[in-house]
Amino acid sequence: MISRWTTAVLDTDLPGGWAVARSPEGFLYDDNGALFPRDWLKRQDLSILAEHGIGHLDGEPVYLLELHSALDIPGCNWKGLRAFMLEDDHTLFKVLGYAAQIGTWAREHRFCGSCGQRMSQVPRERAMYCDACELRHYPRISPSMIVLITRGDEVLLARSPRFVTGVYSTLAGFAEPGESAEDCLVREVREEVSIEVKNIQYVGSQCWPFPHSMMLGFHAEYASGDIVPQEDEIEDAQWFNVRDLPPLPASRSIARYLIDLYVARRLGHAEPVLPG
Ligand SMILES: NC(=O)c1ccc[n+]([C@@H]2O[C@H](COP(=O)([O-])OP(=O)(O)OC[C@H]3O[C@@H](n4cnc5c(N)ncnc54)[C@H](O)[C@@H]3O)[C@@H](O)[C@H]2O)c1
Ligand SMILES: [Mg+2]
Ligand SMILES: [Zn+2]
Repeated sequence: MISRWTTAVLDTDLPGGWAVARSPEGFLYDDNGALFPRDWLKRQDLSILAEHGIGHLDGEPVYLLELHSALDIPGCNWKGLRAFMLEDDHTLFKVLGYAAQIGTWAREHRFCGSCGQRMSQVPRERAMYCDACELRHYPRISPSMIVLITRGDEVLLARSPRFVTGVYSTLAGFAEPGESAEDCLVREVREEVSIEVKNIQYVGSQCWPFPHSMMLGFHAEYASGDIVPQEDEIEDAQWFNVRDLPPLPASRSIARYLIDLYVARRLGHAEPVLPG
Protein backbone atom coordinates (compact mmCIF):
# COMPACT_ATOMS: atom_id res chain seq x y z
CA MET A 1 0.00 0.00 0.00
CA ILE A 2 1.27 3.51 -0.80
CA SER A 3 1.07 5.75 2.28
CA ARG A 4 -0.15 9.30 2.06
CA TRP A 5 2.01 12.03 3.61
CA THR A 6 0.90 15.65 3.97
CA THR A 7 2.79 18.32 5.91
CA ALA A 8 1.03 20.38 8.60
CA VAL A 9 1.83 22.48 11.67
CA LEU A 10 0.47 20.48 14.61
CA ASP A 11 -0.03 21.54 18.22
CA THR A 12 2.71 19.90 20.32
CA ASP A 13 0.58 20.26 23.49
CA LEU A 14 -1.77 17.52 22.25
CA PRO A 15 -0.85 13.94 23.25
CA GLY A 16 -0.62 10.87 21.04
CA GLY A 17 0.38 10.30 17.44
CA TRP A 18 3.65 9.07 15.99
CA ALA A 19 7.10 10.61 16.36
CA VAL A 20 10.49 10.46 14.73
CA ALA A 21 13.60 11.29 16.77
CA ARG A 22 16.62 13.02 15.25
CA SER A 23 20.02 13.47 16.84
CA PRO A 24 23.39 14.51 15.38
CA GLU A 25 23.78 10.77 14.57
CA GLY A 26 20.66 10.64 12.41
CA PHE A 27 17.19 9.22 12.95
CA LEU A 28 16.23 6.56 15.48
CA TYR A 29 14.96 3.28 13.96
CA ASP A 30 14.18 -0.28 14.92
CA ASP A 31 12.84 -3.35 13.08
CA ASN A 32 9.50 -1.57 12.50
CA GLY A 33 11.04 1.53 10.93
CA ALA A 34 11.64 5.09 12.13
CA LEU A 35 8.16 6.02 13.42
CA PHE A 36 7.52 5.35 17.12
CA PRO A 37 4.45 5.85 19.30
CA ARG A 38 5.08 9.42 20.46
CA ASP A 39 4.00 8.99 24.07
CA TRP A 40 6.30 5.95 24.44
CA LEU A 41 9.21 7.83 22.85
CA LYS A 42 8.78 10.78 25.20
CA ARG A 43 8.98 8.44 28.20
CA GLN A 44 12.56 7.53 27.17
CA ASP A 45 15.40 9.52 28.67
CA LEU A 46 15.76 11.87 25.68
CA SER A 47 17.51 15.26 25.75
CA ILE A 48 14.89 17.12 23.70
CA LEU A 49 16.00 20.39 22.11
CA ALA A 50 12.65 21.08 20.41
CA GLU A 51 9.47 19.37 19.33
CA HIS A 52 7.66 20.06 16.07
CA GLY A 53 4.32 18.76 14.78
CA ILE A 54 5.20 18.08 11.16
CA GLY A 55 2.25 16.44 9.35
CA HIS A 56 -0.04 13.48 8.80
CA LEU A 57 0.85 10.02 7.55
CA ASP A 58 -2.26 8.13 6.46
CA GLY A 59 -4.25 10.61 8.57
CA GLU A 60 -2.19 10.01 11.75
CA PRO A 61 -0.32 12.96 13.31
CA VAL A 62 3.47 12.84 13.12
CA TYR A 63 5.89 14.80 15.33
CA LEU A 64 9.63 15.38 15.31
CA LEU A 65 11.67 15.20 18.49
CA GLU A 66 14.87 17.12 17.80
CA LEU A 67 17.51 15.94 20.28
CA HIS A 68 20.71 17.43 21.66
CA SER A 69 22.43 14.05 21.42
CA ALA A 70 21.86 10.38 20.61
CA LEU A 71 21.24 7.86 23.38
CA ASP A 72 21.11 4.07 23.61
CA ILE A 73 17.61 2.61 23.49
CA PRO A 74 17.56 -1.22 23.54
CA GLY A 75 16.62 -2.65 20.13
CA CYS A 76 17.08 0.73 18.40
CA ASN A 77 19.82 2.36 16.35
CA TRP A 78 20.63 5.66 14.64
CA LYS A 79 21.01 6.17 10.88
CA GLY A 80 21.62 9.19 8.63
CA LEU A 81 19.09 10.54 6.13
CA ARG A 82 21.16 9.44 3.11
CA ALA A 83 20.90 5.81 4.20
CA PHE A 84 17.09 6.12 4.32
CA MET A 85 17.15 7.65 0.82
CA LEU A 86 18.82 4.54 -0.57
CA GLU A 87 16.07 2.26 0.82
CA ASP A 88 12.75 1.41 -0.82
CA ASP A 89 10.34 3.26 1.47
CA HIS A 90 10.06 6.54 -0.45
CA THR A 91 7.28 7.90 1.76
CA LEU A 92 9.39 7.40 4.87
CA PHE A 93 12.25 9.25 3.14
CA LYS A 94 9.87 12.16 2.41
CA VAL A 95 8.73 12.28 6.06
CA LEU A 96 12.31 12.17 7.35
CA GLY A 97 13.56 14.61 4.69
CA TYR A 98 10.94 17.13 5.76
CA ALA A 99 11.65 16.46 9.45
CA ALA A 100 15.37 17.01 8.87
CA GLN A 101 14.80 20.33 7.12
CA ILE A 102 12.42 21.63 9.80
CA GLY A 103 14.68 20.39 12.60
CA THR A 104 17.80 21.95 11.08
CA TRP A 105 16.13 25.26 10.33
CA ALA A 106 14.52 25.61 13.80
CA ARG A 107 17.79 24.57 15.49
CA GLU A 108 19.66 27.24 13.54
CA HIS A 109 17.05 29.93 14.22
CA ARG A 110 16.74 29.78 17.99
CA PHE A 111 18.14 33.31 18.20
CA CYS A 112 17.17 36.34 16.15
CA GLY A 113 19.70 37.13 13.44
CA SER A 114 18.86 40.81 13.75
CA CYS A 115 18.89 41.52 17.52
CA GLY A 116 20.16 38.28 19.07
CA GLN A 117 17.12 37.66 21.34
CA ARG A 118 15.75 34.13 21.79
CA MET A 119 13.01 33.35 19.25
CA SER A 120 9.90 31.22 19.69
CA GLN A 121 7.82 29.00 17.37
CA VAL A 122 4.72 30.73 16.00
CA PRO A 123 1.61 28.64 16.78
CA ARG A 124 -0.09 27.16 13.68
CA GLU A 125 2.57 28.55 11.35
CA ARG A 126 5.99 27.24 10.31
CA ALA A 127 7.89 30.30 11.49
CA MET A 128 10.19 31.42 14.29
CA TYR A 129 9.35 34.79 15.83
CA CYS A 130 11.39 37.45 17.63
CA ASP A 131 9.27 39.31 20.19
CA ALA A 132 11.79 42.11 20.53
CA CYS A 133 11.95 43.18 16.86
CA GLU A 134 8.89 41.33 15.47
CA LEU A 135 10.99 39.54 12.88
CA ARG A 136 9.76 36.23 11.46
CA HIS A 137 12.03 33.56 10.04
CA TYR A 138 10.58 30.96 7.67
CA PRO A 139 12.16 27.63 6.67
CA ARG A 140 15.15 28.06 4.44
CA ILE A 141 15.05 26.62 0.92
CA SER A 142 18.02 27.04 -1.43
CA PRO A 143 17.26 26.95 -5.16
CA SER A 144 19.92 24.97 -7.01
CA MET A 145 20.20 24.37 -10.76
CA ILE A 146 21.14 20.97 -12.10
CA VAL A 147 21.77 20.39 -15.79
CA LEU A 148 22.56 17.59 -18.19
CA ILE A 149 24.53 19.02 -21.13
CA THR A 150 23.99 17.06 -24.31
CA ARG A 151 25.70 16.88 -27.72
CA GLY A 152 23.81 14.41 -29.90
CA ASP A 153 24.65 10.92 -28.64
CA GLU A 154 26.98 12.34 -26.00
CA VAL A 155 26.37 13.78 -22.54
CA LEU A 156 28.74 15.79 -20.37
CA LEU A 157 29.27 14.23 -16.94
CA ALA A 158 31.68 15.29 -14.22
CA ARG A 159 33.16 14.13 -10.95
CA SER A 160 33.50 16.16 -7.78
CA PRO A 161 36.25 15.02 -5.39
CA ARG A 162 33.39 14.44 -2.87
CA PHE A 163 31.71 11.73 -5.03
CA VAL A 164 31.84 7.99 -4.48
CA THR A 165 34.82 6.56 -6.43
CA GLY A 166 34.09 6.21 -10.15
CA VAL A 167 30.71 7.97 -10.16
CA TYR A 168 30.07 10.75 -12.70
CA SER A 169 27.08 13.10 -12.57
CA THR A 170 25.45 16.20 -14.01
CA LEU A 171 26.59 19.73 -13.10
CA ALA A 172 24.84 21.58 -10.28
CA GLY A 173 25.11 24.77 -8.28
CA PHE A 174 23.28 27.17 -5.98
CA ALA A 175 21.50 30.27 -7.31
CA GLU A 176 22.99 33.57 -6.23
CA PRO A 177 21.01 36.73 -5.47
CA GLY A 178 20.17 38.61 -8.66
CA GLU A 179 20.12 35.55 -10.92
CA SER A 180 17.36 33.87 -12.88
CA ALA A 181 17.43 30.07 -13.03
CA GLU A 182 18.90 30.32 -16.54
CA ASP A 183 21.56 32.88 -15.48
CA CYS A 184 22.63 30.57 -12.69
CA LEU A 185 22.81 27.55 -14.98
CA VAL A 186 24.93 29.38 -17.56
CA ARG A 187 27.28 30.71 -14.85
CA GLU A 188 27.67 27.33 -13.12
CA VAL A 189 28.44 25.60 -16.42
CA ARG A 190 31.02 28.28 -17.30
CA GLU A 191 32.63 28.06 -13.86
CA GLU A 192 32.72 24.28 -13.59
CA VAL A 193 33.66 23.21 -17.15
CA SER A 194 34.22 26.47 -19.05
CA ILE A 195 31.78 25.76 -21.90
CA GLU A 196 28.74 27.60 -23.32
CA VAL A 197 25.27 26.06 -23.64
CA LYS A 198 22.11 26.79 -25.67
CA ASN A 199 18.48 25.60 -25.86
CA ILE A 200 18.00 25.38 -22.09
CA GLN A 201 14.92 23.24 -21.36
CA TYR A 202 13.33 22.96 -17.92
CA VAL A 203 12.63 19.29 -17.10
CA GLY A 204 11.40 19.12 -13.50
CA SER A 205 12.23 19.72 -9.86
CA GLN A 206 12.98 17.79 -6.69
CA CYS A 207 13.29 18.58 -3.00
CA TRP A 208 16.81 17.65 -1.90
CA PRO A 209 17.00 17.79 1.90
CA PHE A 210 20.84 17.79 2.11
CA PRO A 211 20.41 20.17 3.81
CA HIS A 212 17.73 22.31 2.12
CA SER A 213 18.03 22.45 -1.67
CA MET A 214 15.23 22.78 -4.18
CA MET A 215 16.71 21.23 -7.30
CA LEU A 216 15.52 22.69 -10.63
CA GLY A 217 16.49 20.26 -13.36
CA PHE A 218 17.32 21.12 -17.00
CA HIS A 219 18.59 19.71 -20.24
CA ALA A 220 20.82 22.04 -22.28
CA GLU A 221 22.69 21.60 -25.56
CA TYR A 222 26.39 22.18 -25.99
CA ALA A 223 27.08 25.42 -27.87
CA SER A 224 30.86 26.04 -27.81
CA GLY A 225 34.15 25.73 -25.97
CA ASP A 226 36.45 22.98 -24.69
CA ILE A 227 36.05 21.36 -21.28
CA VAL A 228 38.29 22.94 -18.63
CA PRO A 229 37.45 21.45 -15.18
CA GLN A 230 37.25 23.98 -12.36
CA GLU A 231 40.16 23.58 -9.96
CA ASP A 232 39.25 21.94 -6.61
CA GLU A 233 35.51 21.61 -7.54
CA ILE A 234 35.67 19.28 -10.58
CA GLU A 235 38.09 16.38 -10.52
CA ASP A 236 37.26 15.24 -14.07
CA ALA A 237 34.66 16.03 -16.76
CA GLN A 238 34.15 14.14 -20.02
CA TRP A 239 31.76 13.52 -22.89
CA PHE A 240 30.24 10.04 -22.61
CA ASN A 241 28.29 8.19 -25.28
CA VAL A 242 24.75 7.33 -24.11
CA ARG A 243 25.53 3.66 -24.90
CA ASP A 244 28.66 3.63 -22.73
CA LEU A 245 28.08 5.47 -19.46
CA PRO A 246 30.19 5.39 -16.28
CA PRO A 247 28.74 4.56 -12.82
CA LEU A 248 25.91 7.04 -12.20
CA PRO A 249 24.32 8.66 -9.10
CA ALA A 250 21.64 6.99 -6.95
CA SER A 251 18.36 6.28 -8.74
CA ARG A 252 16.28 8.58 -6.49
CA SER A 253 18.26 11.66 -7.51
CA ILE A 254 17.13 14.13 -10.16
CA ALA A 255 20.69 13.92 -11.53
CA ARG A 256 20.06 10.29 -12.42
CA TYR A 257 16.61 11.10 -13.78
CA LEU A 258 17.99 13.79 -16.13
CA ILE A 259 20.49 11.26 -17.51
CA ASP A 260 18.04 8.33 -17.73
CA LEU A 261 15.43 10.53 -19.45
CA TYR A 262 17.84 11.73 -22.14
CA VAL A 263 19.19 8.23 -22.75
CA ALA A 264 15.63 6.84 -23.00
CA ARG A 265 14.65 9.51 -25.54
CA ARG A 266 17.84 9.03 -27.56
CA LEU A 267 17.51 5.24 -27.68
CA GLY A 268 13.72 5.14 -28.02
CA HIS A 269 13.13 3.44 -24.66
CA ALA A 270 10.26 4.05 -22.23
CA GLU A 271 10.78 7.28 -20.27
CA PRO A 272 11.53 7.06 -16.51
CA VAL A 273 9.41 8.81 -13.86
CA LEU A 274 10.88 11.66 -11.80
CA PRO A 275 11.14 10.58 -8.14
CA GLY A 276 9.21 13.01 -5.92
N1 LIG B 1 19.45 15.67 -6.23
C1 LIG B 1 20.48 15.60 -7.05
O1 LIG B 1 20.45 14.84 -8.01
C2 LIG B 1 21.69 16.47 -6.84
C3 LIG B 1 22.81 16.31 -7.66
C4 LIG B 1 23.89 17.18 -7.52
C5 LIG B 1 23.86 18.17 -6.54
N2 LIG B 1 22.77 18.27 -5.72
C6 LIG B 1 22.71 19.32 -4.70
O2 LIG B 1 22.74 20.58 -5.34
C7 LIG B 1 23.27 21.55 -4.47
C8 LIG B 1 24.28 22.39 -5.22
O3 LIG B 1 25.29 21.58 -5.80
P1 LIG B 1 26.85 21.87 -5.62
O4 LIG B 1 27.28 21.34 -4.28
O5 LIG B 1 27.56 21.41 -6.83
O6 LIG B 1 26.88 23.47 -5.49
P2 LIG B 1 27.94 24.55 -6.02
O7 LIG B 1 28.51 24.15 -7.33
O8 LIG B 1 27.26 25.87 -5.94
O9 LIG B 1 29.15 24.49 -4.99
C9 LIG B 1 29.03 24.28 -3.61
C10 LIG B 1 29.54 25.53 -2.89
O10 LIG B 1 28.51 26.49 -2.86
C11 LIG B 1 28.54 27.21 -1.63
N3 LIG B 1 27.24 27.06 -0.96
C12 LIG B 1 26.86 26.15 -0.03
N4 LIG B 1 25.58 26.33 0.33
C13 LIG B 1 25.13 27.39 -0.38
C14 LIG B 1 23.88 28.05 -0.46
N5 LIG B 1 22.83 27.65 0.27
N6 LIG B 1 23.76 29.07 -1.33
C15 LIG B 1 24.80 29.46 -2.08
N7 LIG B 1 26.02 28.88 -2.05
C16 LIG B 1 26.18 27.85 -1.21
C17 LIG B 1 29.68 26.64 -0.84
O11 LIG B 1 30.81 27.44 -1.06
C18 LIG B 1 29.87 25.26 -1.44
O12 LIG B 1 31.18 24.79 -1.30
C19 LIG B 1 23.84 20.77 -3.29
O13 LIG B 1 22.88 20.85 -2.23
C20 LIG B 1 23.90 19.34 -3.78
O14 LIG B 1 23.72 18.40 -2.73
C21 LIG B 1 21.70 17.44 -5.86
MG1 LIG C 1 28.57 22.37 -8.36
ZN1 LIG D 1 15.06 40.30 16.97
